Amino acid sequence: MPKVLVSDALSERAVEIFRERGIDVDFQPDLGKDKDKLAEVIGQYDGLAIRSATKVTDKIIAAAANLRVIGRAGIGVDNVDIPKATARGIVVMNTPFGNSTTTAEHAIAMMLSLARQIPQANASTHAGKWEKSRFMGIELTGKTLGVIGCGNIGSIVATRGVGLKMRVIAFDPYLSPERAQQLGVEKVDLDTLLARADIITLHTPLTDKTRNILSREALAKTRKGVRIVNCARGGLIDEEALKDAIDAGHVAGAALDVFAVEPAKEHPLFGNENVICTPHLGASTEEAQETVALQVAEQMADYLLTGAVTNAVNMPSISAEEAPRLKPWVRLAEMLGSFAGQVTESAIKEVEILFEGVASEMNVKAMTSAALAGLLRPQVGDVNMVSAPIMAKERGIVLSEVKRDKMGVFDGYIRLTIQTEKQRRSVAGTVFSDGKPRFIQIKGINLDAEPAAHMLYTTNADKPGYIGALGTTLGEAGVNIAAFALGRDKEGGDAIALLTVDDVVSDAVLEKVRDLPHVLQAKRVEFDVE
Ligand SMILES: NC(=O)C1=CN([C@@H]2O[C@H](COP(=O)(O)OP(=O)(O)OC[C@H]3O[C@@H](n4cnc5c(N)ncnc54)[C@H](O)[C@@H]3O)[C@@H](O)[C@H]2O)C=CC1
Ligand SMILES: O=C(O)C(=O)COP(=O)(O)O
Repeated sequence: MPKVLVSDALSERAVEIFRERGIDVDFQPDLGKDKDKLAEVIGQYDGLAIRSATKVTDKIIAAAANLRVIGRAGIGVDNVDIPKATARGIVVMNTPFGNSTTTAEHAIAMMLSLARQIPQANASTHAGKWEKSRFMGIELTGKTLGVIGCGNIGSIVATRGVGLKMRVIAFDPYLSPERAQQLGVEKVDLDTLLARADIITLHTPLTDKTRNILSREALAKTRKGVRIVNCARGGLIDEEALKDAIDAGHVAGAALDVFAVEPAKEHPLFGNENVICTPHLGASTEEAQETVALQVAEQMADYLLTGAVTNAVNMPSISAEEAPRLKPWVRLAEMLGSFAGQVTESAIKEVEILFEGVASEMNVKAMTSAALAGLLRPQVGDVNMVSAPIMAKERGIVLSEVKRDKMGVFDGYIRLTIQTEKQRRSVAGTVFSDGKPRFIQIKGINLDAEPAAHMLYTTNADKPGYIGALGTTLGEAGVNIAAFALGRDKEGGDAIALLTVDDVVSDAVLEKVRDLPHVLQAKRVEFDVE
């Protein structure tokens, strides 16, 4: 039974779902804050469910020997070392929509609070001061709202802004003009936004490109009296520069839900009368927390129990419906890759994968990832479906995928062709109705072979006596042949043999086979079979 650790304050709904799905779950909502304790225990879990308080660093990942999935009950995954997780084959999932409305509403609440100094006025009134003349606000109607990052949350904020009769401008390089028009916003470049906005609200993820997007220089380009709302990530603003701009009277106020270092127990802006702060509450509504907890638990359970992948940031999706049907094809793809990888010794330059018939109607991304993992494993060792596409890219391998309708006798098949510095190789296979993979073609030569734990692959000139000599050589070496698949392109042409044997083919036996007349090559091929 898979075991999951919930190391953050997720709604109990997640725990219920894991239990309902038959997953063993430990709910320790404060554990994520203790990185040493987390590193100590993480090795025993298959899944880790988190919010923003758990930092999944390379140290945690290195200690997570059995971890297969990290589920973020929320959107931002900047607290997870994704390259490290990917390299270890850990799927990282989030819930990209579950808390977006709630967070957008928080940004609007922060904007209204900032415009009318509601938190300050509230504290003063509770203190019995009745400072009616101290709190002079600004009206939002007709003001310009500048949205930086107009994705899910930014666009909800934008439409709410339009509803408040504000002029909304947005900077987002990936926002299409059609979408901008649909939202009723004007798409502008960053400098224009900085120069025109009365209120700036941030809604980009924190990445190397967006870090410090409101830098000292950017803040200097804003209008005097601008107000800034940040319900995205602390690292998007140069906090020191913001403090200086507020102290200088250039920025009239800021409403911050997020901070460069969290939990923020002390901060240069704390105590500033023009600054409103909340402790990363953007996603904290009953509705959003219930939704993200439920979603993340379902997604993680699906992956752990069926292999279905939803909302992963480092792997193609596989739906729960297609997962069982896809599984044998993914396995076949990995075996085809593995075969090609094992018989290839030089650097791979190109990979072409043809999906025909039923194979072309399935999730080819998953099959491609599996084929690449199988292909690269003999050369690089620790690689899997999650890390393989990135590793292939890093090695400069050019990949092409072709889908084709059924043309031949098989309902569907996959053909993998690789181009190395020296030669071109191809291997094709299908899945039979028993769900088992079969190799149906190697080097364009038809055959029928079931992948097995220990195999011997030879190519030879099609001359009489070779098969007998091969059998005798193996027999004399005490190697028992379990299955013998043969094929040739034409009489007297090129021939191939793929033999299943009971034990590992030793180097000595390989040498003897290579010494036989007419042999062109002989290779040991092994597969992980259940
Ligand atoms: N305070 C809180 O509790 C919460 C904070 N968040 C934060 O909000 C962020 C945004 O969430 P969503 O809107 O759901 O993400 P999203 O991915 O839907 O939208 C992000 C937008 O930023 C844009 N973008 C990316 N790089 C950019 C750049 N260099 N300049 C301008 N725009 C850029 C993208 O094109 C995209 O449209 C999350 O990544 C997360 O960090 C999310 C939920 C709750
Ligand atoms: O979903 C996000 O990106 C958030 O920032 C929400 O964070 P939280 O789950 O409240 O710690």
